[in-house]
Amino acid sequence: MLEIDRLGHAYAGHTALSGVSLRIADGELVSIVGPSGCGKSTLLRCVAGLVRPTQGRVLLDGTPVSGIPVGLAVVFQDYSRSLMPWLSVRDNVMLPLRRQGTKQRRREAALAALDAVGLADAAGRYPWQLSGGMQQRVAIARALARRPTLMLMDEPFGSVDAQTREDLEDLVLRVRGTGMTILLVTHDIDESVYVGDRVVVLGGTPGTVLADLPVRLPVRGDQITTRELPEFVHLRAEVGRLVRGRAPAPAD
Ligand SMILES: Nc1ncnc2c1ncn2[C@@H]1O[C@H](COP(=O)(O)OP(=O)(O)OP(=O)(O)O)[C@@H](O)[C@H]1O
Repeated sequence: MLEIDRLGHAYAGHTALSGVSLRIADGELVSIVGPSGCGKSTLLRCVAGLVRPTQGRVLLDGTPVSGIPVGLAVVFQDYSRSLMPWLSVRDNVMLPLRRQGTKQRRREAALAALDAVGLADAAGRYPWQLSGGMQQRVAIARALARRPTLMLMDEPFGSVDAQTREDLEDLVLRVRGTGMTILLVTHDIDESVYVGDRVVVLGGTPGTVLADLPVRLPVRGDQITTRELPEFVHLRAEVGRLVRGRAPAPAD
């Protein structure tokens, strides 16, 4: 259980977040949306232990987060800066495993993670020989190889084309293993509803939780079918209005 308890953070001279409380169960995938500057990345940094909250606290399984939690993996938007160009794809994925087990075990874990993202055949290639979408899949494989219990994703698909983005969204839905909790920050409202079990809308200055909406879809089909569901269309509109600060539509 991840518990964010009345969390706030002030940078020098600017309060970015205030009074944010959320409870996230093991295995949940929570999308976080909100206008630029409302504190989404600051929230992730507090959960990652990279920034110390100036109010409230973050608890993981009841223990306050005071440094980078064990079992944490992060995936950022900028895959080109997160992969080492002089290392092969396999060695990039092995990098965070360097203190775990024998080299043979680390290789096996890296190849299994690459297989999970459909890139087993690219293990011997270098990042600069891959497309942007493939590089982001390598970054996801690297995160998965550590078998994280908590994965934080900050605009992970912001730099790829629309088709690749959809493929990567489906990949995240496929690889979310039992028990892996995911917080995914996105500017894409459709994406927040498509991948999330819940959509948390942040807004205001300082940023706070405007809404915490469960995603209740009768079935999850492919991208096109799911996005046509009336429940999807309704929730997307509701999230869109909240992010843009508009009043809700009148009831029918
Ligand atoms: N290191 C910092 N020092 C001072 N102010 C900061 C720092 N990092 C972020 N801020 C400010 O805190 C506020 C929240 O920033 P944050 O990056 O968390 O927002 P965000 O919602 O993730 O924005 P975006 O969607 O544009 O990435 C912004 O006003 C930003 O300018």
